[in-house]
Amino acid sequence: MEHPKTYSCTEISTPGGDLIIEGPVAPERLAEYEFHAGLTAFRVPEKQKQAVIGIAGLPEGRIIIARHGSVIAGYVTYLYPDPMERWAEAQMDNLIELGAIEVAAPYRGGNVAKSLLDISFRDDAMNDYIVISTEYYWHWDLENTRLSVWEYKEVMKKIMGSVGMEMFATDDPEITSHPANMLMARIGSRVDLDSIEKFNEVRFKNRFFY
Ligand SMILES: CC(=O)SCCNC(=O)CCNC(=O)[C@H](O)C(C)(C)COP(=O)(O)OP(=O)(O)OC[C@H]1O[C@@H](n2cnc3c(N)ncnc32)[C@H](O)[C@@H]1OP(=O)(O)O
Repeated sequence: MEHPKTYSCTEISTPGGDLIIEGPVAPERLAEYEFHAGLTAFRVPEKQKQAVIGIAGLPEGRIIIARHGSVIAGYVTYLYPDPMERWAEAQMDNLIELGAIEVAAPYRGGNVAKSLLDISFRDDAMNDYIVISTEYYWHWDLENTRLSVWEYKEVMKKIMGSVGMEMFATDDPEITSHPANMLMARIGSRVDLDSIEKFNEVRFKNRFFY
């Protein structure tokens, strides 16, 4: 499968200042920028920057960033699921995962997350994919937001829902290990029925029990 990537950008005002929301961004450009010190949800900022550069260089990888000058204040990643996860087992070349979305605290509450998703899905090529997102509450910033897991879950549903991602049922043990965890997905308008069927099969491995 080809993975054409079409760049888009926009500018928004946030509590922390004006930001450019843009992408997909090439690895060489990402290397020139600095990761904001507040981007710590998944890894320490420098490590996450290297991971993001790696993803941008993958054929299917996409990185959309929120940038204040040369500082990356937020980002979202898309790539094939980890081979260790069940989502990779179906070996679907049109299934990609929104792996991480993060906005540094000073820029939160200014529609940055929603804008990152908006720019992502402005690329019509996204309609060729099933885009999944596995939401685990242990990645959420419960401490700083002071939200309960249930409130945070609603926020994530709202953010992901802004681009048509919906909750899908699954028997994946990591997701079912806590009721706040969830699988969300968006099935692009050009995804064929066979792929949808495969996705349905991979969501339930113990269908006998359902
Ligand atoms: C697959 C994964 O990556 S799961 C992990 C998700 N990432 C994290 O939890 C990392 C830490 N958290 C963050 O980086 C940020 O808080 C994010 C990404 C969750 C949200 O980023 P923001 O830029 O603040 O979100 P944004 O401003 O676009 O908000 C979208 C909506 O959610 C609401 N919202 C966002 N944060 C909050 C909050 N703390 N409390 C209440 N509502 C909130 C907004 O009010 C807005 O609602 P509206 O559409 O009705 O106006």
